[in-house]
Amino acid sequence: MSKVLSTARLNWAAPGAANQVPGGVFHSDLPHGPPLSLQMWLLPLSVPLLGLLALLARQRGILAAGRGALNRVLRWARGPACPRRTHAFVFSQCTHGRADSVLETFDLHAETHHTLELGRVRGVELDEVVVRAAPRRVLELGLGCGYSAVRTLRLLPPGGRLLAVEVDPLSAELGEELVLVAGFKHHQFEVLTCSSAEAIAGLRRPLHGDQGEEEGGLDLVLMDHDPQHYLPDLRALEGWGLLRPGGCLVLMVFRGHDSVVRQEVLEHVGSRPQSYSSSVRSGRGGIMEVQYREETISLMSSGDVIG
Ligand SMILES: C[S@@+](CC[C@H](N)C(=O)[O-])C[C@H]1O[C@@H](n2cnc3c(N)ncnc32)[C@H](O)[C@@H]1O
Repeated sequence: MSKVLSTARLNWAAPGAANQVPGGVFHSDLPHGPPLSLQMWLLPLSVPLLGLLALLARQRGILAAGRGALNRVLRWARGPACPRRTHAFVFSQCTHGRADSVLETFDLHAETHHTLELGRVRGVELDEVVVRAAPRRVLELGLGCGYSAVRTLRLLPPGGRLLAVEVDPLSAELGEELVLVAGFKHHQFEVLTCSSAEAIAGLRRPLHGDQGEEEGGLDLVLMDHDPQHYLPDLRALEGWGLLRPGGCLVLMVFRGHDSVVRQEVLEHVGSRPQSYSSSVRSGRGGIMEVQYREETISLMSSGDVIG
């Protein structure tokens, strides 16, 4: 047996001159590979091995399906989303000072609880936009417990700032604390506890200065608050001249039941070709991306091009 194996080794190492199998048959035109004798050993072994692998894969699939079903039951049993519970879980389970650990802990919590956060799939879409746009001034409407704020902050370029707006005082407090837990400082972000409409009206002065001169405007706006406010807030941002004229991305998070709002936004944007780009893409997570640029034409949502 060991002799056969050593011949096999020799055959692989030096095809050609050494291609003489023990029986003395010269087979230089055969494809290189294990000799026939070895294949005869491997063949019967491979059948049970493949069977075992298939069984393991099936068991893993069954286990994953079982875990998924159990998580759904747990989510149902635990009832609606609760910012206080989310905050307590993330605060106690994550590694403080590490943004990635904070995000992973949010995601872990979301496996077994209903939550309001953007979540992993939409989060990856958001990451992609933030990296692409490298925004210096970001406005987030709907801080919640701070998941999307942490995702955004960790990818901002040096000097980038996030202004997060949250109408619910408890969520504003809890969200701000988790952003701090993730390691961000107040020179990088600020939380405004008020409605989006109030925040937008109040933003005019800081962005334009006392004389009303242009100081840049917003590079990115993330709307993840109340979809009924998306269009009024977009109009207000336009009206106050808060979107950077050279280009501002407006992301609107849709969670599957806002088709009327989505259509209204599309109509508004489509009616202003001088201010918005014209193509629309829709991502898996349902984040619509509107591109504002004065005197140009284009509108997008991340993912497939719709038109
Ligand atoms: C879906 S949650 C935000 C989740 C957050 N973006 C995240 O990923 O963690 C929506 C939040 O928007 C807030 N909200 C709803 N309407 C608002 C408004 N008009 N202005 C400001 N915040 C609002 C709600 O209180 C809630 O905390």
